[in-house]
Amino acid sequence: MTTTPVDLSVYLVTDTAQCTARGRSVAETVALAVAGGVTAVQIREKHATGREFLRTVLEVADVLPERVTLIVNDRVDVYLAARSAGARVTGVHVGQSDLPPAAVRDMIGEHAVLGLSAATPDQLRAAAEDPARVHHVGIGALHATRTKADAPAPLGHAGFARLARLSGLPAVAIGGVTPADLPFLRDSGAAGAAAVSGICAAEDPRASARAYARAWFGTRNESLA
Ligand SMILES: Cc1ncc(COP(=O)(O)OP(=O)(O)O)c(N)n1
Ligand SMILES: Cc1nc(C(=O)O)sc1CCOP(=O)(O)O
Ligand SMILES: [Mg+2]
Repeated sequence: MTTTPVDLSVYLVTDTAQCTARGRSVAETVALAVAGGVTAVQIREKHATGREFLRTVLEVADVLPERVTLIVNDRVDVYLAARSAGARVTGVHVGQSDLPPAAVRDMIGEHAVLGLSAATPDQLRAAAEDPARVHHVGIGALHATRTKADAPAPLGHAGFARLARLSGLPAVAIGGVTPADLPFLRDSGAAGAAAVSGICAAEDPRASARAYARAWFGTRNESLA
């Protein structure tokens, strides 16, 4: 089991092209988003070389406070290289077409966080029963998204709630998620809400992250008021 506390409530998944289009690096975007209240960050690089991917993970790890979870998308080798370089990286997120959870668990060890995408009842059941000890599932797409061309069909609120109820694991919603979705997601038992364009493509990532954090936590967290 992981020894690190993991708070997935307000989960930023990065996109280099969207950050660059706003004139910011991924690390600059993440630093602003963390100041706004994100609790978890996943580095997702679909076009970078391994070297570029690793550099981004190390840059982000440098600006992250310890309380914020850092996850690497897809690339177990990049996760391992970042750990070897001394970076505080929490785990890996893989999907149904990536390496199977058991292979990932063998490589990342028993303490790392392992997230898995699941979009059907069968996939959720398999995730919960997997001896690789999947830590949480990413369920999507909540709504249509332009960020991921091959995202599963939109579930809508009712579809997400049905799958989240079936899931024996903490569930994070992803795909077209805006702050307006968060009260519903929280009330339907989600462990968190993940956003890419809502933060990376925002004019002000800090203000945008704050809007997500306020929508999730309300104003009971005074630092968000
Ligand atoms: C939190 C979270 N949920 C789902 C995904 C999608 O993962 P995957 O299906 O492997 O697709 P890619 O992100 O690799 O394109 C995710 N990344 N994060
Ligand atoms: C990375 C990813 N996974 C999805 C899934 O449904 O599994 S949707 C998605 C992209 C979400 O981007 P945005 O917040 O900009 O809509
Ligand atoms: Mg993947």
